[in-house]
Amino acid sequence: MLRILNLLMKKCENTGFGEIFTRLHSKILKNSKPDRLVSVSLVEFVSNFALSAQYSDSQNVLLLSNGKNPSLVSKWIRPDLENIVSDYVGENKPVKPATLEFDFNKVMENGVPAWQDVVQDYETIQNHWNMTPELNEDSSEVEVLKKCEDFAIILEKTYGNSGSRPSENETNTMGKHSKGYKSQGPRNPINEALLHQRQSLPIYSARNEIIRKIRDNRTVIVVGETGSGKTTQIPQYLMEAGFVRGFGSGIAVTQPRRVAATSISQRVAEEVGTRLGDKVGYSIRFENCSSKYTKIKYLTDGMLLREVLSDPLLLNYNVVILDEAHERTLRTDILFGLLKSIQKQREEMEDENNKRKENRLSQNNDKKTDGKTLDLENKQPPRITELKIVIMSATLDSEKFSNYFDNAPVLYISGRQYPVKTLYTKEPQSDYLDSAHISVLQIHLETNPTSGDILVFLSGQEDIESLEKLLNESNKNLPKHNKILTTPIYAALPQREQNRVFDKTPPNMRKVVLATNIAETSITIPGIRYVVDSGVHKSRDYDSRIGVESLLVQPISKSSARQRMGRAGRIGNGVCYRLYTEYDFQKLDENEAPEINRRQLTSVILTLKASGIEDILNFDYIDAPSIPSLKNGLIELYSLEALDDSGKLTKLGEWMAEFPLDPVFSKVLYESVKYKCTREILDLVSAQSVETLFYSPADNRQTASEAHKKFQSIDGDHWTAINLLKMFDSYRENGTKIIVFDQDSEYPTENPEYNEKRSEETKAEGSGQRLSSRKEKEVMSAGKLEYWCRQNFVNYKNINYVFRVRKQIETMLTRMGIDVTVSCGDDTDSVLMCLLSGFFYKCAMLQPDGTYRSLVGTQTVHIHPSSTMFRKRVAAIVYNQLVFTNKLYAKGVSSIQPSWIQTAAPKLYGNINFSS
Ligand SMILES: Nc1ncnc2c1ncn2[C@@H]1O[C@H](COP(=O)(O)OP(=O)(O)OP(=O)(O)O)[C@@H](O)[C@H]1O
Repeated sequence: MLRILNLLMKKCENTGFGEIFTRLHSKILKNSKPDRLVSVSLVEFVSNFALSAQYSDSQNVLLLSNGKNPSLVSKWIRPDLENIVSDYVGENKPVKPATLEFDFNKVMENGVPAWQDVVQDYETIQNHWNMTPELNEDSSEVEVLKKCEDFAIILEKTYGNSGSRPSENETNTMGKHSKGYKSQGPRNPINEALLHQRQSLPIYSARNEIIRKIRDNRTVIVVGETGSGKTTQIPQYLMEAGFVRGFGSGIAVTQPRRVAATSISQRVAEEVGTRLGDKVGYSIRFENCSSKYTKIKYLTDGMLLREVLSDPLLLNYNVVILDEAHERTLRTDILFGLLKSIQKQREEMEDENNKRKENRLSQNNDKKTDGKTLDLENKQPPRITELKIVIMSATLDSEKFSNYFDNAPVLYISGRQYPVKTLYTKEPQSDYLDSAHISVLQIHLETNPTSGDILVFLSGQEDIESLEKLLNESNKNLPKHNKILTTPIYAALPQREQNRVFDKTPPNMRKVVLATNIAETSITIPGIRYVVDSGVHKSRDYDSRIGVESLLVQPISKSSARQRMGRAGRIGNGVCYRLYTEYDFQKLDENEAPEINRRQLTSVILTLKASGIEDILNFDYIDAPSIPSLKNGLIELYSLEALDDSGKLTKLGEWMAEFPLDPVFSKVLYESVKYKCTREILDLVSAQSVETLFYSPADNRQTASEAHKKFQSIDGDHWTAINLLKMFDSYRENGTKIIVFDQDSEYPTENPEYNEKRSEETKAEGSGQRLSSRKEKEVMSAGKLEYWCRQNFVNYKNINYVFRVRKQIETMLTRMGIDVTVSCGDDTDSVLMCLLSGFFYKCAMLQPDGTYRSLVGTQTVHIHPSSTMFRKRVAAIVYNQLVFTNKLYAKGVSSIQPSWIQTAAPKLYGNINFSS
């Protein structure tokens, strides 16, 4: 404290503040130790002072105000604290208004690194606090101390050291002059090259303008060319400008896709020079890589929606950035309305708080005049600050968004870092896969292999696997030093596999990334110079009339085409090959219809209800969904018993909303307790997280089908999946165990060669010493497990992923007090009846012609050839989903007793007797 005061005293000489700091300093020196509340007020007073300085960073001078000066920053000084401080100093003389000019350029000398060094050192101090329990007793005290320290260090480094950057030695030994804290291990230093890259992005010249606009407005819309730097830079600018204060994550940046959230946060952590999960982190379903020290958190829109449930005013954040807003995902659309309402509530609460403070202050003044002691016990309400909302995209209808957000200003960022040339085909192509194959080979053979990698956009996993096969065939004829390395990326691929697209291309190879629209926005795949755009994607549609959701291959929109093109030209000049004519491009829709108008709304309605929005029909939608869609969603939730007769959330509904799963799965998990089959239902629900667990290569279908027989259940696909997981688990548990090590990962590495080698090494070295310094895991050899999967034509990557998801759900259920080991053995009926308690909507009855008719929507349904129930005739079926290709197919099918349906959903089916 003395150190801070000393600094402030010197810096504020001849100002009203200099005076007060001098008085405080001498009083503390005279040993009149302030009591706890006074000292908290003191540090908070000083910290507010520090904050006011930080907040005016784009002014080129730091304006320090004592609250009486009607400057921009005056609101940051709290008059009540000033009174407590004056009281302590012993003079009621008001402090003179003061402004003090600092040369801001000097603070920012050498740009970001000067701050980063400070922040890095600061993390050492934070770690110390974290490890010192007595200091954690009063977190608010710790928080204000932190702010003071922060500012003092900045001042000291900027001015106390003649304005020069502290040497490496000095930064590492910060502990010496800050309460003896010692540095906690190595840091991630700022990479000069990255800094240079940051400064050469088009957005850099707009930095101050962006900060100013966001500071002066509650909501700002930012439209900037793909690759200009919106996603990676704006959160950093805001952090540097002091929009983040204290503990908690200050800036949330939503992404429609998991891979974007993880890869961008990794990049930004590198730019900031911090470990991922510390200052910069991410949060996606089943994976949280952030801490209470995280200031910038990239998260999927679904995760932010979930956070609203536990933190209805999102008080963890000062800024929420909704990136790629043009995508209009269902969850982002709901967030628009929720955030608008949260912003208003926080504004009202902030006003209310300010009024209360003024009242308290005048009451305290009255008491002082009466000669009574100050009411220091008076509890202060929690500090509510305004919520800034930033909407970002490269291709967005800015007028529509501005109108929706009460005429929010729109900031246009011009410029792209590198140009991208666009080429079209002369004629429409009849087979886009064939065209993509030829285009990739042409690029590969006609350009220098080191000129850059290729990214191909296709519609889905099947397309990707087909093209991968074609390219691997062609690869055989390519020279040894000029091969192609294909790397797929699609949603159903486990996260780890997806991340392989970011790996460096090995020498003498060219990487060809085969992607769905998962790689269309936000992400930068290093090395990509060429984009091949098939012009199609798989789009989900919901027909509310018949209640059927379908997934169809359809042409993309112009906005998607631009995003795809934008993936080239991020590291140098790029080329985009569109496998369609320019005429066809002109005919594309500008944007795809918002998801809210073409998706089932059950899950979203449940979230809205759980976050306190009762009137679903009149919610502030940017584009309202159709009444039949809303009605269907409400009816389904009512039938699931998540809503009561008056449309209010039931206890079961609250329970279901807590799970990051589709409501039907949460319901089934809940019912598993009643049916005494939690273990089996856990398998069943986890298995739904991947598209398929088995594979059947075209050239070996017969052998694969023979191998699959041992898992197959006559009851259908659900029990087949359960059988597989049980057998895999039992092999894993009971097979020969070896010890493997993986320093970086929670999980054993999936590379069998590595595993075998590591275990050999361990045996050879007499493992004792090595064990202590490594993470140990006792598991079945990954190599053997992979071999087992190969033998049985089981997708090894997918089954591993299913077990990871299973573990997560298991942890959540255990936390809720549910015994996850309860098993029904091989009582197939119990499991299927339990499944029906959530899936009663997805049933169909056998028709005389051998087809099935869905109970909801009364559609003719065929069992998909991939199902174990294909060509089987049973009285009734339950299915996971309906897919429309040339006809309507049911996928993931099991056989059920018709009488079970009515028992599962009496609210929906009343007294209908399905057995007759
Ligand atoms: N992982 C990375 N590796 C290399 N360069 C990167 C990486 N991530 C970002 N960059 C660089 O930063 C630039 C800006 O990326 P950023 O994602 O912030 O742009 P953006 O304006 O948000 O683009 P988009 O609208 O496409 O999401 C990229 O063009 C690229 O040059």
